[in-house]
Amino acid sequence: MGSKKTMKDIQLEGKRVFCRVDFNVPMENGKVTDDTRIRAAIPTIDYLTEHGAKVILASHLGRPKGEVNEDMGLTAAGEKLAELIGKTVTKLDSSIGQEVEQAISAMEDGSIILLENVRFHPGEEKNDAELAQAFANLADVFVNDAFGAAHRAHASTAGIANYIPAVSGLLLEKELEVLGKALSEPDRPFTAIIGGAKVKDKIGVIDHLLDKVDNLLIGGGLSYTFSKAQGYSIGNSLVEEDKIELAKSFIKKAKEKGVHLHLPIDVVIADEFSKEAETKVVKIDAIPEGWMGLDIGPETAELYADVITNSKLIIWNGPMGVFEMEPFENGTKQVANAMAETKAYTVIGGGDSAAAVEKFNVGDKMDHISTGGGASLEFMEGKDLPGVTALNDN
Ligand SMILES: Nc1ncnc2c1ncn2[C@@H]1O[C@H](COP(=O)(O)OP(=O)(O)O)[C@@H](O)[C@H]1O
Ligand SMILES: O=C(OP(=O)(O)O)[C@H](O)COP(=O)(O)O
Repeated sequence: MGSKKTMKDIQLEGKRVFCRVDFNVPMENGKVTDDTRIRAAIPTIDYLTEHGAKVILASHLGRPKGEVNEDMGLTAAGEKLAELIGKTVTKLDSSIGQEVEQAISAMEDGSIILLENVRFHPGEEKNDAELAQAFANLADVFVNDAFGAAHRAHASTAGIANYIPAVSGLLLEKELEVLGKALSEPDRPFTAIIGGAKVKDKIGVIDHLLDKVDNLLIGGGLSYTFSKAQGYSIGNSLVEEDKIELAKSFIKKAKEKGVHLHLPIDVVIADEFSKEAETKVVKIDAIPEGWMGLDIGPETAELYADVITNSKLIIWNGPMGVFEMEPFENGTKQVANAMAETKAYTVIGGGDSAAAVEKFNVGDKMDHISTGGGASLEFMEGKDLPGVTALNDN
């Protein structure tokens, strides 16, 4: 991906900076329920204000499909930022137009404005040139700190970079450095743990990781596609029938490459997808008709914990089971605890795995929790991220 200019490389004093952040935070009843992404953007915002920039923050929230949607406004996110940063944050009602231009022309150095949700404009997700130019006209410099949205080629993440100097913020830089270093010069043994439900989304990353890792641990809903590829019955467990051949080819590729591919050896099964379900622990080749696997079993969890303990670098994406329901949380919890205790450098690839380590109170024991689920996956697949590609080269 080459090296990109960062905001440390440029003069910021008195400059109007269009700073794209990812404030796409979970909300309930108009309140922010997890402020991780807001906190993660603060070092960049502090750096900009301390260097005398006029900080114009832009973000999306949810998927409003190009229309104004009051439930997806950024007012609550702005209030949360003001509280966390201890500074005034002036929230505007739109992201382009006269009101915005006037507010920006009245800004003092070191002050902060937060624009309204950029996805209220249909041009944002279309990477519309006119909208990108309108954003660019508001500022002298574009700072992209929205790692979580860096896999999107949108007007405020990529298009704007065609019109004004474009550099990375501190969070984006750190995410790329940690994930990039992990993949390019890993400490070994290097272990990847892949779980979760979205088999299709993770196939690409499994393929790419097989070229890099020493151990690959598979759990969660996607493991049953591998079980079926091994010839086992899986009852009503989650399966992606059209990916079974691919799973077989991964088992073969792992053998050829000398990668230790670990698949579950036992499993917690349930007679229905419910926390009230009847449950049992069985060997992986003994799932009866009508039952479904909802967690890795205790022997598998112990084996995985062992591999984790003996690794030097670990990347984890996707829970080992339906950890949201207590009877099926144990596998994910044991993996999280082993990650917390290992001496290895531990990287969590965003999304539900980040939620899981927080749930089990070990978030602060991880070395790096990525703020991007989809973005970190695409990065680990070796794909270019448009929000990064668009930035100026060093
Ligand atoms: N065996 C399983 N069967 C069905 N769903 C599962 C299973 N194991 C894990 N899941 C579900 O997978 C979801 C997370 O999947 P995914 O979105 O792919 O992970 P991530 O967000 O970490 O990338 C969780 O909600 C979890 O309940
Ligand atoms: O939450 C996000 O993605 P993630 O859940 O994959 O981390 C980002 O803010 C991107 O949002 P989008 O998937 O609606 O483009």
